[in-house]
Amino acid sequence: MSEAMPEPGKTPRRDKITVEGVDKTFPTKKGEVHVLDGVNLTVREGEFLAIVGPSGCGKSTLLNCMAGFERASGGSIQVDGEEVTRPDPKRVFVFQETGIFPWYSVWDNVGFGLGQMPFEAKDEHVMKYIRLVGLEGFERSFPSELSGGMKQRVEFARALAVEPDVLFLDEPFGALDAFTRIEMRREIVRIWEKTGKTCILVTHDVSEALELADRVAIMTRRPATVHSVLDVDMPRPRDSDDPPFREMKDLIFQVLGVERRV
Ligand SMILES: Nc1ncnc2c1ncn2[C@@H]1O[C@H](COP(=O)(O)OP(=O)(O)OP(=O)(O)O)[C@@H](O)[C@H]1O
Repeated sequence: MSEAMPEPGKTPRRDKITVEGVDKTFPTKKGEVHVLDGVNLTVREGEFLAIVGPSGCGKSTLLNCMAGFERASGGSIQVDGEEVTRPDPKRVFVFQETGIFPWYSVWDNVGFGLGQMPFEAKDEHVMKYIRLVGLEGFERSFPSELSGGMKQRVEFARALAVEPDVLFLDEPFGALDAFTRIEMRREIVRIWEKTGKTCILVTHDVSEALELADRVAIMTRRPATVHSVLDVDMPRPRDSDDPPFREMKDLIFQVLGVERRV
């Protein structure tokens, strides 16, 4: 019997990334900094996983190890059953808006990672992603002519245009004002539902994690491990005032050892 396809937006089953017993230490002038301590985590194909944890616990380090930008000091990280040893174009980072080139137009920014292609094919491809992020009509604009949210959309289009399997989102909304951040959270859910990419978000904002993710991994203080992974079984769009949302938020803060201020 063939395996049933997951419904869009529902947590699928196949494991995409497995992190097993990962340690990471950094050598510094004052000695070694032990950042990750036996981290275990599984990311499923097509899911939206958020990682939260105390400041400086090693969230970005874990993401960098999964992406292949850092080598783990011990343990194993596999993507599709293959050990991660280096970065791969199938796994891309979405940074804050600052990741885009100010001297390139929107079109050139989105097409940057595509290399040599016949112009018509490239234009069709670039425009597909410019439309996906809602920037049609701004393809000839330069970043200085765009709002913060629009620049963030360019960043998403640039990342998606290389058609990766996995998107790593490291505090991607950090540079945005509060209103734009709300708008862009809705946008990323729409884009994720449309593209079905595996998304891994690092954020220190517990509400953001609960609003976006299928599951939330909670890390401990450094040297960090994954304390627990919570299923966020609430339909989208999610309302932070709903009792189940508030309960999950309280639970995460309890795990993080922080009293929530109301
Ligand atoms: N290349 C490096 N060399 C030495 N120490 C490093 C390096 N990269 C990270 N660290 C240290 O590892 C620890 C974890 O950093 P990391 O940025 O992964 O944490 P984080 O949880 O993402 O932090 P934040 O919540 O502040 O964004 C920090 O103490 C940091 O100083």
